[in-house]
Amino acid sequence: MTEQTFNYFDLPIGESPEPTPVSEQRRELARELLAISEQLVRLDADESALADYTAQARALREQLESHGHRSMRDILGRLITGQGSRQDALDMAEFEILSGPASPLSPPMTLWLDGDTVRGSATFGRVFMGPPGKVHGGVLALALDMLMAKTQDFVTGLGMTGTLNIRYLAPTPLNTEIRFEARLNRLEGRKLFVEAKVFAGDTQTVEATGIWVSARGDYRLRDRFAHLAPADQPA
Ligand SMILES: CCCCCCCC/C=C\CCCCCCCC(=O)SCCNC(=O)CCNC(=O)[C@H](O)C(C)(C)COP(=O)(O)OP(=O)(O)OC[C@H]1O[C@@H](n2cnc3c(N)ncnc32)[C@H](O)[C@@H]1OP(=O)(O)O
Repeated sequence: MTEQTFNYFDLPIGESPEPTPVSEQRRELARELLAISEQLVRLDADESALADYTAQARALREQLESHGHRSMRDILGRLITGQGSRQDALDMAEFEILSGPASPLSPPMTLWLDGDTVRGSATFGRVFMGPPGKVHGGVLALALDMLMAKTQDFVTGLGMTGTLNIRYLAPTPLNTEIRFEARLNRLEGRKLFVEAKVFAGDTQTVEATGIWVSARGDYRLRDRFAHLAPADQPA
């Protein structure tokens, strides 16, 4: 059986392929590291206990440093020519801030397509705090950026965030499941217009609009999303 290969431009945004054994373990390590960060916030430990933990953390860091890193340039080179391995695709996808399951900066936040809607879910712990007991507004902006970028799964083309407008309607609580949804509004040449909402329970806490700009060429709807007729191409 030939190994499945992966193409950079066909990777779903904010989702990862099935983990390899290496990836399973990286994810577990990331979860432990985030859990450690959670413990550090206002930890009620004395100076000598903290000095001991610092020495243990330093020893772990030094062990990790002895391994080196896989080359981003080589991984991207293989993926761009459609020759990426599953591990290459995982190396690209699973360290994304907030949404990458192997990122220690991920609560984790999960992203998925539900028909014509991009959905997301995350529970933010105390490391993500802004106002007391509430999620930092900048973290929500980041979460929205990850979420809204995924509307590019509906189209051909890939680009960066051009504009992100955010209106905070109500504080968003920590340690509560937060739900996100985004929709494609319209396409206009190289620009993708997107809108999004954030909910805590039944309360909408944030609304956002954004524009993504394709790196090269106009955005086009993929065949299976042709019904999302863009304003500049009347059906
Ligand atoms: C060969 C190998 C390739 C491999 C890689 C492939 C590409 C991969 C690309 C992406 C992958 C995703 C990576 C993850 C990203 C995570 C999310 C982020 O953190 S993104 C970082 C934050 N965002 C920035 O740093 C953007 C900085 N800005 C720029 O780089 C430029 O301004 C850019 C690319 C956005 C536009 O520059 P222009 O020179 O390409 O295009 P112009 O001609 O200026 O504009 C084209 C159209 O877009 C509008 N436009 C330009 N900038 C806009 C903006 N900021 N907001 C809204 N519209 C904008 C213009 O008005 C124009 O519209 P009209 O055609 O006239 O209707």
